[in-house]
Amino acid sequence: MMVDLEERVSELENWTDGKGLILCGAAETFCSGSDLNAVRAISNPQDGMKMSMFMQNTLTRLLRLPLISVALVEGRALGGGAELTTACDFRLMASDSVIQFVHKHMGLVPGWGGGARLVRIVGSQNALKLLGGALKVDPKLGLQIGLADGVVEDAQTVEAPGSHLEQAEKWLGTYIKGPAPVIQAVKKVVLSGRELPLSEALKTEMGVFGTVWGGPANLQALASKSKHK
Ligand SMILES: CC[C@H](C(=O)O)C(=O)SCCNC(=O)CCNC(=O)[C@H](O)C(C)(C)COP(=O)(O)OP(=O)(O)OC[C@H]1O[C@@H](n2cnc3c(N)ncnc32)[C@H](O)[C@@H]1OP(=O)(O)O
Repeated sequence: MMVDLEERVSELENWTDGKGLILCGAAETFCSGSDLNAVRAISNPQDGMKMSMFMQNTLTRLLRLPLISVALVEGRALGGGAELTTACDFRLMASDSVIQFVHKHMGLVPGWGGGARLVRIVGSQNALKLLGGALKVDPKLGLQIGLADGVVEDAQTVEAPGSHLEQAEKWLGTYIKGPAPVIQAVKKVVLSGRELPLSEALKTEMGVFGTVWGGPANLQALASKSKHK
C-alpha cells in the first residue's frame, strides 16, 4: 500500500491539468494504518526510521500537490490512516466514521508526519488531547476542533443528495470551479503561507501572482466587466 501510494503521488505530480483530488478507502474502512503483518516484520528502530522517511516524503508530496485535496473518511481512519487524512487539504467525514490516532495504544507516536500536520490543523492543545488520549474523533468532535471540514450523510437519509462520493465531489466543486492555472495558484499561495516564514511566503506569493496576472482567466474577467454581487 505504501509503495502503491507513492506511485499514485508521482502520477499526480505529473497531472498538469489537475484541480482536485478525493482520497477514499476501497471498502468500508478509510485506512486502518500500516499492515500489521508487515509492521511485525520490521519492528526495529532502523527499519522504522526508513518507513518514516519514506512515508513522510510521500505524504509531504501529497499535501504539496498543486491541487485541492479532500480525504473522504468512511468507516475508520486508524493510526497511519489517521495520519493520511492530515496529508489532504480537507477532511469530510461520513456520519458514522471515526478518526483515531491509536499510536499511544501501540506504544508509538505518529511517524508519517501526522503529528506535525495535526498540530497545524487543530492546534497544539487539541493535538495533545488526540494523541495523548488516543481519542476517537467522530464527526461532531471533528467539526468542533477543526479536524473535519464537513460531514457527508448516508444515502438512505431522505434529504441526502447522493452517495458519499457524490456529496464530496459537490463539496469540492465549490473550491475547484475555474481554470486549472488559477486553482493551482490558489493552492501554491496557501501552501507557502502555511509552510514558509512570512518574508519567503510573500516572495512566493509575488511569483505566483505573476503567473496569473494578465493571464487568460484574468484578461477574460476584465473583458467581461463582471460584478461580484
Ligand atoms: C500506529 C501507527 C502505525 C504506523 O505504521 O505508524 C500503524 O498504523 S499500526 C496499524 C494500526 N491499526 C490497527 O491496529 C488496526 C487494527 N484493526 C482493527 O482495529 C480492526 O481490524 C478494524 C477496526 C480495522 C476493523 O474491525 P472489524 O471488526 O470491522 O474487522 P476485522 O477486525 O475482522 O478486520 C478485517 C480483517 O482486516 C484485518 N486488518 C485490519 N486492519 C489491519 C491492519 N492494519 N493490518 C493488517 N490487517 C488488518 C483484520 O486483521 C482482519 O483480518 P482477518 O484475516 O479477516 O482476521
